[in-house]
Amino acid sequence: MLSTYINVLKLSTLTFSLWVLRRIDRIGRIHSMSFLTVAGFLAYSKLHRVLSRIIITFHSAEFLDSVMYRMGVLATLRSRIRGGAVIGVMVTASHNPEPDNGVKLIDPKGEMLEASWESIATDLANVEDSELEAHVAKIISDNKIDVGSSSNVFVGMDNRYHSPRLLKAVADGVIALKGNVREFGIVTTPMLHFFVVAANTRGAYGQPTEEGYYRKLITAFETLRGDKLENGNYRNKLIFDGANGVGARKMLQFLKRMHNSLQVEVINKGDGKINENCGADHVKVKQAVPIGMPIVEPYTRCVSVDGDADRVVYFFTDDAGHFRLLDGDRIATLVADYLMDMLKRCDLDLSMGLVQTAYANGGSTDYIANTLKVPVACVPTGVKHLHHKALQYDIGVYFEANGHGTIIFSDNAKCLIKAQSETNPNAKILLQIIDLINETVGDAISDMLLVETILNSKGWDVKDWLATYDDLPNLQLKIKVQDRNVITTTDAERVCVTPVGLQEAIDKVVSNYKRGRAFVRPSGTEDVVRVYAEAATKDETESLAYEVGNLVHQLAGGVGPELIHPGKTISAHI
Ligand SMILES: CC(=O)N[C@H]1[C@@H](OP(=O)(O)O)O[C@H](CO)[C@@H](O)[C@@H]1O
Ligand SMILES: [Mg+2]
Repeated sequence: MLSTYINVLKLSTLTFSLWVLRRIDRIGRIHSMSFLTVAGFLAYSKLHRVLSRIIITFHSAEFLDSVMYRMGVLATLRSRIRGGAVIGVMVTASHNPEPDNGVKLIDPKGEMLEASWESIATDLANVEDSELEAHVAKIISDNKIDVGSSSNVFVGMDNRYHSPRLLKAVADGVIALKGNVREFGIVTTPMLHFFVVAANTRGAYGQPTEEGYYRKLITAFETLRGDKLENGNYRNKLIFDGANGVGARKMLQFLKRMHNSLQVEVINKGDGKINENCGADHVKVKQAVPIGMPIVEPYTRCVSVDGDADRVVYFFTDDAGHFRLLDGDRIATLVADYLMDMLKRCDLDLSMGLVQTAYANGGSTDYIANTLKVPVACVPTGVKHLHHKALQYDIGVYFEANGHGTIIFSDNAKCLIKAQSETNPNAKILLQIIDLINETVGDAISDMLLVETILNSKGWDVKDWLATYDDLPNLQLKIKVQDRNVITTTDAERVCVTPVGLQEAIDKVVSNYKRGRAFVRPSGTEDVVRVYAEAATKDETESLAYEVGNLVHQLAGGVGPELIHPGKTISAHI
């Protein structure tokens, strides 16, 4: 069981994510963990010894409590080794179902945990209780950590009903090692990233408070927008699907503080289950509108965010009633196009690159390379890979197709833009754009405000935006196999290395489809193999996806019956 977690632990997210995505009601079987040995370690703090009794009484969730506690310990040590810089710990399971939970760790610059610390975290999360105390002592001595030095940890959580208890466990882990913990309560993941970076830059990035976050983004947005609330085809009105998560709450807070600069109707604001039939993942993967959509005019702009508001996608329904998606690839291309134009207007020669993953639609990649003529790179799934690559450019635009992404500006770029702003009004605008962007991580609300700013400045509605290029029809399937790690990949996950023969079989199938492309990879967050397929038509895409899915089933140890293509059974595997 624990080894499962080792696998899921080595995940690719921007910072370092420990996705303990077991449904809480399914982990009761781990509760044999000894309270006494846990408490033995907890001699670090008498306080926790008391608290741990309370936590341990929640039998069905003590494994998560224990992991959360250990992550609190880890963050405290990490802060010490980084000279007391703030480390963030966010309790959330993001786009996953409400009963799931997990934790994301945020390094001082908002970046991923150093690779060497990923393995420290993995080992710490999985060490036997009886060895926990000695294990922590070894981390301290191996890394020459001064246990008397200061340590600062910020903690936040999404609005899952079990998050407060888990947040408490994280905080207890910090307290156990005599670290300073600051609890931010319910916040979005990108807000916590913002607070961490704001605190570590001593306010240069912004004030590390909720009000400081709203102020920075709203000021930039309203300065950019001015009195021009509508322009050309752009209408100042949109529907915001909050996935019943923290993003809905925070959007409402934004609206309270904004000066009617954007008309937003928030739906799925907490009346249903988090991410259930709503939110960015549902809209992207199911390619369907969320539950609770009001009847709106065709072409009304709609936005969906995920459960911790670090992903955003746009969608609308056309006059024939067809659902149309504007995903992360669309946002990336819109932003890259806008920024290139701004750089020209600013008379600045800065390198810009766009970073995607294999899930990027082939239509978008062609458009970037052939029309926008921006260098485009493909990296493995997970924002930490995208972020890392984006750092290589003066301006790095990175988005996963699912809507997670942001734009990062090098110090050099910022300096040049600032210097240029003395004489060039466009450079002044660009400085506001930088302020509007949450560079620390993908931020659904900040990304949305940026898209709104760009559409307004171009005078575009969703039709104009969609007309920039055509997406190829695409489909993702999930295949259950005995051990998903039998699948290994290379070339940014586009080529399958093992099981031997699978890639050749996929190539053969793909060659029968016009504009066909397909790849398979083990998920990092779920116990499944993911299949992605795209082709010239919807029917061909479905057929290709199912053919490839069955190859995985046959050659990689599929569990249960083979897939039946296509039609009504499709949704069972999506
Ligand atoms: C196809 C897909 O959307 N995969 C997602 C998903 O990872 P998997 O490794 O595919 O389970 O969750 C990650 C964390 O949110 C996200 O970075 C990634 O893009
Ligand atoms: Mg998320």
